[in-house]
Amino acid sequence: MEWLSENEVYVSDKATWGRAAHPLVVAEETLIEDEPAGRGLLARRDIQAGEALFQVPYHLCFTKDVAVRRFAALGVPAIANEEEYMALAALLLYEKGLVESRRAGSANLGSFWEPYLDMLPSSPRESEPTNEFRKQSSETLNALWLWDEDDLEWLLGSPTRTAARTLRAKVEKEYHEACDRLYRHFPHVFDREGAFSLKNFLWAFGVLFSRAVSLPAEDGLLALVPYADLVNHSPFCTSFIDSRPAEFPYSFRAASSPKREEWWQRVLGRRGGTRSAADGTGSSLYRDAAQREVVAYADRFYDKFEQVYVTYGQKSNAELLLLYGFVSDRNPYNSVEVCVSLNSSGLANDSIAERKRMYLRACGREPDNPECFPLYADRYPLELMQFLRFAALTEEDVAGYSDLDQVDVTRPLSRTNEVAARDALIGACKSALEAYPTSADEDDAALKDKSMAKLLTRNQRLSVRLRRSEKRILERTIAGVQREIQSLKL
Ligand SMILES: C[S@@+](CC[C@H](N)C(=O)[O-])C[C@H]1O[C@@H](n2cnc3c(N)ncnc32)[C@H](O)[C@@H]1O
Repeated sequence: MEWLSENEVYVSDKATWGRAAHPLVVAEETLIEDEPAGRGLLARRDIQAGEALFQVPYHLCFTKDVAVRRFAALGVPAIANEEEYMALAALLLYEKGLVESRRAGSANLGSFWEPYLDMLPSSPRESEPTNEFRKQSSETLNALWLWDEDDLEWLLGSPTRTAARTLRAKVEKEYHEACDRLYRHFPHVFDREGAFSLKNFLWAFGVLFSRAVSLPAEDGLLALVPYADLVNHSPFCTSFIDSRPAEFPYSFRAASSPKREEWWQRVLGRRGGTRSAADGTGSSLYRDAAQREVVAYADRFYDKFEQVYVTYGQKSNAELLLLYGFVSDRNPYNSVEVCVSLNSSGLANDSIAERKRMYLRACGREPDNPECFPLYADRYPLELMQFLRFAALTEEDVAGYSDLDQVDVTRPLSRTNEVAARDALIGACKSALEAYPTSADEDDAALKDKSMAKLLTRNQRLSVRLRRSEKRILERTIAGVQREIQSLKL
């Protein structure tokens, strides 16, 4: 908090002239749905709907712009060509490396962001795994894509397990490509044995996936925002983090070039050193940025001591677990992927099967590959039904059409086709359910039985909750589609 106020984040509990006291306090351990959610922000007093929850000056954030200036000053202007995630990861790793080498006795000044870096979660499994389910959370990254294979076994049957492996493989590939493209050319900046090891790179992406925000008012600019990244997620909240022109003047601003210069020299870790042209602090973009701040507004009234939330987006439990390491039992945006193909449930064993295959190929789709769609607790996408109607077409349905693209599958064609399409969906849901080694009721029982639940590690509990939520959607879809078949009036 001290670092924040020194750097002009208004966190004072005292009102000043024209400015109310800051409405939030940091809670070190919060519980959400009876599970540990790490730190969070609580209302220090009643908060009105529409009130700004916090304002963080733009110059404290990690953005690509800062990374470009930071690395240009180190003689690596090529960071400008990197994607935002790569540039931010490099900045995080470099700054973290400075802190660690200083602590190990090196003469550098450490990092301007040291207090912020110190509160970021560490790599998974640096601390001993614990069976005690209330322990852990804010100190360790727990995103699914960073879980080890033993823990992933608990998601056997879930499509989310494959998603986790795919994401991890993708980030590892990014690392090796970054080594070839950039890191190995500047070994004095990117120490691959130390700060820029694969393990640290995974940590940096874990931090970015779970804490970086995309600011709508900046065309989706990616930013790590100290303090704002202490707010937890609620799927029922509509507040989101964004930026705006600074409401109160920061002393670090366009008009104050000595201040700006002083700050930038601190970021560069120089003791009153000289500025090089490559620092680029005079650029117009940088001056503009200095006058902006990151904010979120309360979407409702909060009582004193209530936890305040923002939304991380309308995400399914699989996405929440994958990127953030938690699930929500009451998530209205929960979904599970179901995959169907021409071959599934014997849909393509008809006389026009070859025509369907050719048509799909002409549309740029591989007919033997499954098409995957999200199922929600109360609905499924129209595109799924269109695909199934197409797959279930019979010779009778297409009689009179010279080409399959003349058949309009956006509407029901016949009762037989509607029933066949729905039967195929039921079949796909049943096979998805069969892929799990346990039923939703068994998962439920495991969670309700307190002595059994105590034997589970946190990741095992999260797995069981995710599996159960996916199976419940599949079961509901089957029941709903069966009702639809009964009420078909064509
Ligand atoms: C942006 S940070 C929020 C601050 C974080 N709790 C901390 O201690 O620093 C995102 C992380 O907070 C936790 N989190 C956020 N919302 C949560 C929720 N609804 N339930 C459980 N954990 C949550 C997860 O660990 C997630 O990766």
